[in-house]
Amino acid sequence: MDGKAHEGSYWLSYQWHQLKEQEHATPVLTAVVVVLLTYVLYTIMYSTDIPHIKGMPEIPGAVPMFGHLLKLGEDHATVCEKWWRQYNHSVFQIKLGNTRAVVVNSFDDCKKMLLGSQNAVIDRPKLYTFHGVISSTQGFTIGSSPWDESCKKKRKAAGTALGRPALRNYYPMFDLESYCILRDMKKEIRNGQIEIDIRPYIQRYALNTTLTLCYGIRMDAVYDELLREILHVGSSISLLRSASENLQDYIPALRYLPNNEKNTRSKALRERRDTYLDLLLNKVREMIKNGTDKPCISAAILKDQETKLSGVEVSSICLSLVSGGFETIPGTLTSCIGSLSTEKGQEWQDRAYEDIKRHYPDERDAWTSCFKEEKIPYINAIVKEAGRYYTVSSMSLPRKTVSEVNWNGATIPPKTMILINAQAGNHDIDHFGPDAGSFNPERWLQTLNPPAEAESSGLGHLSFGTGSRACSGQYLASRLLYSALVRILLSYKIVASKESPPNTDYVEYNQFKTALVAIPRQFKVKLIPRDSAMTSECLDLAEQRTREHYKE
Ligand code: HEM
Repeated sequence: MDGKAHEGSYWLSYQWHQLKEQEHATPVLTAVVVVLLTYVLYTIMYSTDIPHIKGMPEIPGAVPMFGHLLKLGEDHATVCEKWWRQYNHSVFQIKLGNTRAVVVNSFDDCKKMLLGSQNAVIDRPKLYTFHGVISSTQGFTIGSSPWDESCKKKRKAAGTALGRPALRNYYPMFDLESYCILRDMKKEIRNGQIEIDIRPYIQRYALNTTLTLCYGIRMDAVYDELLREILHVGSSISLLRSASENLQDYIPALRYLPNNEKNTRSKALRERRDTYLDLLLNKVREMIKNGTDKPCISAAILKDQETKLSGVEVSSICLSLVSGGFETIPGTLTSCIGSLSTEKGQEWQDRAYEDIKRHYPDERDAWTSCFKEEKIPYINAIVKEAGRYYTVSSMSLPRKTVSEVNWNGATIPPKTMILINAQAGNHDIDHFGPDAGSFNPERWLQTLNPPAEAESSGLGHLSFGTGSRACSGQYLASRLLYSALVRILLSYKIVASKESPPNTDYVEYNQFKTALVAIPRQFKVKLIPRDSAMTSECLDLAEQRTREHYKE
């Protein structure tokens, strides 16, 4: 054989070997690709951040990718309340897309989880849309901040500004803001002839209170442009915070869909919110420069060079206070007035009126005491029942475990989402009795004649949460509800409109089930003056007091 022929045969044998090797390699490669694809697909479809928690019941019927999200629909609190009774487990696990969550329903279990394990459930989960997109500029609100050093400082600052001892600093503000509700209602009702929607007055009441606390700024007109912008943007953001509205938080694949409408909307709202928050803070800076600033949280921090809080933390505190109250207070108070305006409610109003008169025979004293002390049992009972029955934050604010929680033998691992179904716990017949599903202020009274409050056994209801991350604004909230109720009930008999009556069902009163905080359906009431001359005198006196205080 010559050399060329030898070379040729070698080359042929080499190619032959290569082909044989490729033949072997192809199935291996294919197998690897298949395994990888299966893994990715399985991860997308079934895996969760936390594996199945052994020993804790799981609701059947989870589907790939969505878990229980589709079954939960728009109204998570009501569906979970039904699952609790259907499967006879008050605490169970579910899958929100790729997130495993433990849902707690009965009153006793909610209390046990929030108080008994308060150190373990001190954290809050981070959510893609709210934390990643909306909050990227002004920082997280306290209620959505994970538990860290910064959150601790912010919670402490808010606690000081909103704690019981601080309330005395706000008396003139309570006086002014509740006076404005009555002043403007009186103008609009034309001596009881015209039926009105009371919510806008209460929205201004709540928002002006927190704006004054944070920035020393208020708006006098109910339909002020900036006031309505803050309310509108805040409500739209609250809609973007619930699980039912935000599938992309739990199904990451959805984030990468082209033309992500959720992200576009979130960014637009973030910009609108940044605009008014910057405007408010710049106004305070300007007032400080001109020496005209009013005592408020942001001025105190801006002036104090020694402060340990950063700019973002100051914005976050103000944002928390503004967003903490502007929907919760109107949601609770408006719905409560709806219940009081019904036929049955007329009796409660009359007894409340009698009780106010019993404590303050002179109406003018009731007007000047209602923002300083909460000592009328019947009004306290109405405030508590309004908070319980209309659980405006039905699923509370989500918590996250920082350490293991042993729950009846099952171990809930760290980093698990805990959902407190406050609506279910607040209507638990095993705790509140067979009429838990009815609005009845008198459940909080030990005797009716005269009204005396029942002994408190600690936590009354779940609407403010409890334990390590309980609502920082609950004392302020109660005082606001109390003062407004005293003044309104003293001045008017409230009667539901026949054409536009309130919906007083504890689920159906809310027109947006997907929002983090309930927005009551619109309704109207007739306000029939009790003693017009006395109301006018109290209004005049309140106007004089506030003019003197604010030196107008
Ligand atoms: C009727 C009125 C209100 C209701 C029903 C309400 C409800 C709640 C709930 C359910 C929580 C979560 C509690 C938990 O996780 O255990 C919370 C937290 C919070 N609330 Fe309220 N709230 C109200 C009024 C206010 C007001 C007026 C403010 C401030 C001016 C406020 C500020 C806060 C803050 C700062 C937190 C976060 C606490 C934390 O995470 O450490 N709230 N609120």
